Amino acid sequence: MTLDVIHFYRPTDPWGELSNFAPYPLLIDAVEWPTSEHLFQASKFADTPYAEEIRRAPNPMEAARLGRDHTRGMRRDWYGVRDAVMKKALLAKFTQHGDLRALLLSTGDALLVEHTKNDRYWGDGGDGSGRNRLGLLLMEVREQLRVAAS
Ligand SMILES: Nc1c(N[C@@H]2O[C@H](COP(=O)(O)O)[C@@H](O)[C@H]2O)[nH]c(=O)[nH]c1=O
Repeated sequence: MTLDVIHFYRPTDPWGELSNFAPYPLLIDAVEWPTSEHLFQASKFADTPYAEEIRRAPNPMEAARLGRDHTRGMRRDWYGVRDAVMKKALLAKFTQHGDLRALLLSTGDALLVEHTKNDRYWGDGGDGSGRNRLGLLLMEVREQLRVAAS
C-alpha cells in the first residue's frame, strides 16, 4: 500500500484551496474575515484596534505582514494557543464552504503537507524537517468532518 501525499502552498497551485491564503471568507460572531489568514494573524492581537486593521488588510499577504510585526505586542500566550486558534479558523473555513468541505474529504487518507522552505512550524521546511502543523491540523479537521458526515 502506498501513502498518498498532497503538497500545497500557493493558493493558485493545485490544492491551493487548502492554503490559508485562499480567498474564502469566514463569518465569526457576525464578523466577516476575508481569509483564514486574516483571522489567524489578527488573533495574535485579539480584540484590539490593530486586529481590526489586520481584518481590513486588502489581501492575506498584507494581513500576514501586519501580523508578523513583532513590535505590536502580540498576546503573551500566543505560542500556547496558536494551534487551537488555527484549528478554529480551519473548522470555520471548511464548514462554511460546502465545496471546500467536499474537497478536503476527497483527499481521503492522503498525507496533507504544507510544502515550503519558508516555514518549519506550519510547513514541512521544504525538506520534511518541519513540523507541518498546518497539514496535521487539516487532517484533524478532515477526520472531524468525516465523523460528522457519517
Ligand atoms: N501559505 C503561505 C504562508 N504560510 C502561512 O503563514 C501562516 C503562518 O504565519 P506566522 O505564524 O505568522 O509565521 C500560516 O497560515 C501558514 O500556513 N506564508 C506566506 O508568506 N505565503 C503563503 O503563501
